[in-house]
Amino acid sequence: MCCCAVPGLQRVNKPDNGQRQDPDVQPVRLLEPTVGVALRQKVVWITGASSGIGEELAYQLAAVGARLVLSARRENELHRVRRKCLELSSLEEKDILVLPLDLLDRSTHREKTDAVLQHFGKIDVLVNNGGRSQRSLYVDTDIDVYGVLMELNYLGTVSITQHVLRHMIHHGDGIIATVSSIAGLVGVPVATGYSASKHALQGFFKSLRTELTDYPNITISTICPAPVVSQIVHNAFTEQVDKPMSNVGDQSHKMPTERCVYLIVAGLSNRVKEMWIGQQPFLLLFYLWQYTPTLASYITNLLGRKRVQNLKAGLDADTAYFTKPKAKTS
Ligand SMILES: NC(=O)c1ccc[n+]([C@@H]2O[C@H](COP(=O)([O-])OP(=O)(O)OC[C@H]3O[C@@H](n4cnc5c(N)ncnc54)[C@H](O)[C@@H]3O)[C@@H](O)[C@H]2O)c1
Repeated sequence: MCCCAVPGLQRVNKPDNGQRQDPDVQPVRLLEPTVGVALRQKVVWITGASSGIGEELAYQLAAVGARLVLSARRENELHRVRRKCLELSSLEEKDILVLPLDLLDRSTHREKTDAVLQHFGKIDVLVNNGGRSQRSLYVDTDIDVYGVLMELNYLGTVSITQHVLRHMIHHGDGIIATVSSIAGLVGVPVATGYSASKHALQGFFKSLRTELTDYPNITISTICPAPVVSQIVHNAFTEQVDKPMSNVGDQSHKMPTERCVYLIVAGLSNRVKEMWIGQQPFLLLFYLWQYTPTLASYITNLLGRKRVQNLKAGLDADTAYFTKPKAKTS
């Protein structure tokens, strides 16, 4: 069973069909007709739309009839995603804008926002999804990696949000949704800088939500997924800013991207303020951290020790949580 939950607010639950997903084959699953109806005809700007969660979000939102702005750095990948959106929906060419964007290049964020407004005349939903993770031990990691993680995941998001929020305040309506992480709520070893950047986002948006109490129709939503199939491990930072990952393992034990995005769309449609999305045992961990932090700390340490052991054995930190890690052969 996996679910999306908001403590004390709302709960969307659906049995997991138990299927595992090949990370290279990502079939598009259309939503049930009622899920996402509230987003039909809305203008939704997705950052990080060229792969993983953002790409799948584009497909599922297109299927429910949302008009889309697709942003990431690689324009050709965005056009690929756009073509597929057009194939599986009744959207027309003018309904999907490809808008290349580098979250690190904050000087362009105002003009990018203006470009969306020029094309669609409004922005109903911003999904701050673009970001990168980290796989390295703190003691071995160049401090510049910590800088770029904050610049990208935190400041890039805060920057885009400011431009879009000014527009939403003017109209008195909108949703700013940010893909944070379980790592925004729980400490995650070998991803200390990533976890810090997601904790920063949690603190920022919690504060902003309260700052906006005079605007009840503007929803600040934070989305906290546990491990999900995507390119996130391939693209993770390591000990040095330019050193690529060399030990990416099988990702198929993680939550299927479609399932995670289905729950995100359901949450967005219902303006859910915080979504906890994960397979067990991660889903349980969210609740334990909320209600029994001492027990949660004990379990987190067990999982955390395994991550450190995996990394030191030359394995993907996420693999083999519950079995003995096999040493790398090559
Ligand atoms: N996959 C998971 O297990 C998981 C779990 C929790 C949270 N998340 C979060 O989900 C979000 C999406 O990640 P994903 O898992 O789909 O990974 P992904 O690597 O497949 O996708 C990340 C997206 O962000 C984009 N991006 C990276 N740097 C960028 C930059 N400088 N400017 C603009 N775009 C940039 C990439 O091009 C890509 O489109 C991230 O914020 C990530 O932290 C992922």
